[in-house]
Amino acid sequence: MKQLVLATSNKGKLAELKPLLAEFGYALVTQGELGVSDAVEDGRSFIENAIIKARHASAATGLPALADDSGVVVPALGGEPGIYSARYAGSHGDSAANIAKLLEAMRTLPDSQRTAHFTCVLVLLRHADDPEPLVAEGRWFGQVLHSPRGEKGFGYDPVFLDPRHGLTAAELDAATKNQASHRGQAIARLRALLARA
Ligand SMILES: O=P(O)(O)OP(=O)(O)OP(=O)(O)OC[C@H]1O[C@@H](n2cnc3c(O)ncnc32)[C@H](O)[C@@H]1O
Ligand SMILES: [Mg+2]
Repeated sequence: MKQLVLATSNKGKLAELKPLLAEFGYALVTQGELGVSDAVEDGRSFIENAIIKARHASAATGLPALADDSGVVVPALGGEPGIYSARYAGSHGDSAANIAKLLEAMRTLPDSQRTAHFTCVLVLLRHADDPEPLVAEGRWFGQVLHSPRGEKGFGYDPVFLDPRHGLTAAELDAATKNQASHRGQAIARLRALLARA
C-alpha cells in the first residue's frame, strides 16, 4: 500500500484525521515518526500555510503528503485568531492560554456578536513534485461561549458551541465531531476531488 505522510505535529488533529482517512487506501505515517521537523508557517492564509507544510514534509521524505492548516475565526475580532490560532497567546499550542486570551478579547461582546467558525484547509500532494496539489476546505459555524465546557477534543473546542447539537466541540464524541467539523467537511471534499482526479 502506498505510504502517505501526515504533515502535522498536532496530536488532536492526528487522532481525528486517522479514522477519516482510513478508506483512502494509504498506509499512514506521521512526520514525527519520520523525523521531519515542523515547517515554518509564514504564509498569509490557511491555504498558503497548508501548502508550505505539505511541501516541507513531502520534500523531506519523498512521499505523498497531507497537511492541515486550521484555526478559529471570529468576525467580531476582525478574523482573529485565524491563522495565528495555535500561537494566539504567545507560546505555540498552549490551549488554556489561547482560550483565556480569546475569552478576554470577547468579554464584552453580546451573544449576537459571538459567532465564529473553524476553518480547515487540507492540501494533498499526491507525489513529491506534484505541481497541482488537491486543496479542500471545510468550515464549521458556531458561537464562542463565555466559559469552557467539556473535556474532549483539543484547542478551542471547550469554548466553541455547535448550535445543531447544543454542545461544545469538547462535549461531542469523536465520531460526532468528525461528522460536523471543519476537518470532517474538508475530508469529504478531498474524497470527492480524489474520486474525480
Ligand atoms: O501545524 P500543525 O503541526 O498541523 O499543528 P498546529 O497545532 O500548529 O496547527 P495549525 O498551525 O493549523 O494551528 C491550528 C490551531 O487552531 C486550533 N484548531 C484547529 N482545529 C481545531 C479543532 O478541531 N478544535 C479546536 N481547535 C482547533 C488549534 O488551536 C490549533 O493549534
Ligand atoms: Mg502549526
